[in-house]
Amino acid sequence: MTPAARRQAAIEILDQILAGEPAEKQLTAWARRSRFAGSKDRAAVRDHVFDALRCLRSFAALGGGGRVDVIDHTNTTGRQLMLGALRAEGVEPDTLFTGEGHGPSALNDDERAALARVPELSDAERLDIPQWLWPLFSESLGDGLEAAGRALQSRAPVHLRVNRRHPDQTEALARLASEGILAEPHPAADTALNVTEGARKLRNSLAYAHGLVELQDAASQAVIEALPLADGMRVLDYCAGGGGKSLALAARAKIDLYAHDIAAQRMKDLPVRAERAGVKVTLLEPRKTGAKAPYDLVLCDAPCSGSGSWRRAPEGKWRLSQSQLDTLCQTQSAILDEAAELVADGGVLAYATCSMLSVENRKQVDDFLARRSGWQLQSDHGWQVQGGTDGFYVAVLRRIGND
Ligand SMILES: C[S@@+](CC[C@H](N)C(=O)[O-])C[C@H]1O[C@@H](n2cnc3c(N)ncnc32)[C@H](O)[C@@H]1O
Repeated sequence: MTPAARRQAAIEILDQILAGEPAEKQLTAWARRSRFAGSKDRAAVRDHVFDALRCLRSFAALGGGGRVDVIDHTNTTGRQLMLGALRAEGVEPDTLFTGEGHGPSALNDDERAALARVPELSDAERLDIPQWLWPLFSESLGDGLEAAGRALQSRAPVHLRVNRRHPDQTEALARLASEGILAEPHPAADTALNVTEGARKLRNSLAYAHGLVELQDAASQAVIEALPLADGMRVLDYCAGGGGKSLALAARAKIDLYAHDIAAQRMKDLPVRAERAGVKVTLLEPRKTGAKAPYDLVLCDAPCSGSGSWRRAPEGKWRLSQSQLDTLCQTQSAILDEAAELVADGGVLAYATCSMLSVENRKQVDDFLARRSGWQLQSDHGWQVQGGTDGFYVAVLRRIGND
């Protein structure tokens, strides 16, 4: 495919997404019906689509669209988003919008007139943050606001967790390099690697198949490092989902590990992943956590806005609403209360989110401490995207009495 044809494919996929279709589904459908597209074409089209989703507001404004705050086609089109992308990259649209081959049709007069104007972008538009969220986002990020907004406009790094049950970091690096995957240690966690070359080869690599490494963001690993784990503990991963945190917990100490999720089907791949990693995890039925209680440590990796991982999943940034955020906050506080009941005397309740919003993080912990006695905050820490990881938060609470 020519560069122009890749842009046209991205335009068509973006139009479907603006009409309400999920991005992954549309990319897969396009790849299926475009047998002529090679792996480099598919990667380039994917990048165009995801770049536009990360920068939806600013690309729409630069491309001659109206004010955009959500993913829909009311105020912009795939074509305007791609024109905005070219403008942001400093590429002359006429070089690609020629109407030749399978590329986009040539610019019309209205488009030329729109592109001749220099739009005045507000800070929220320039940094691609939804308008309603801007006050909360600014307050939560503080001095890191500009850098965090910019980081969310860029592609996410690829991080690995070296499985501590297998090789040491040096050996893992060598084995990855022998398969054309180059990586370097990441400072956020002692098990973390940052992939610098060959990321697309990972899923089919032997290092991955044999469980030497897992795909996991460095901050996600750092969350587990922040927990006071010791051999012999009974540990419950209360919101286990796909089990990324469960596997990282099991790799750190010889623990008796239980995994639970309200939506049990989310844990369906966990047994296979645990086997590949050489660890044992006992899956519990939804709400059947009491039979094995109390636990020395309960981790709640709570459902959240996902604001810390919006560069990986940028549709989330535009699909979140104030009422959804309010509901998420209510769920988070309910989860904290449910999980607190399962913690042994002197045990630990750990609360984590992949969010950078204060209402989902420290405020949840402060509210928990205000409504319950017998708990003490031992530590909390937040990671922001501009630090080279996903945005994350973890608080470690210890039970010091009965509430
Ligand atoms: C952030 S995800 C967990 C990600 C997972 N820990 C990982 O590392 O891959 C949050 C999970 O919480 C689950 N969840 C939502 N409400 C819950 C509840 N009341 N009790 C337990 N799990 C819940 C969701 O189904 C979802 O899988």
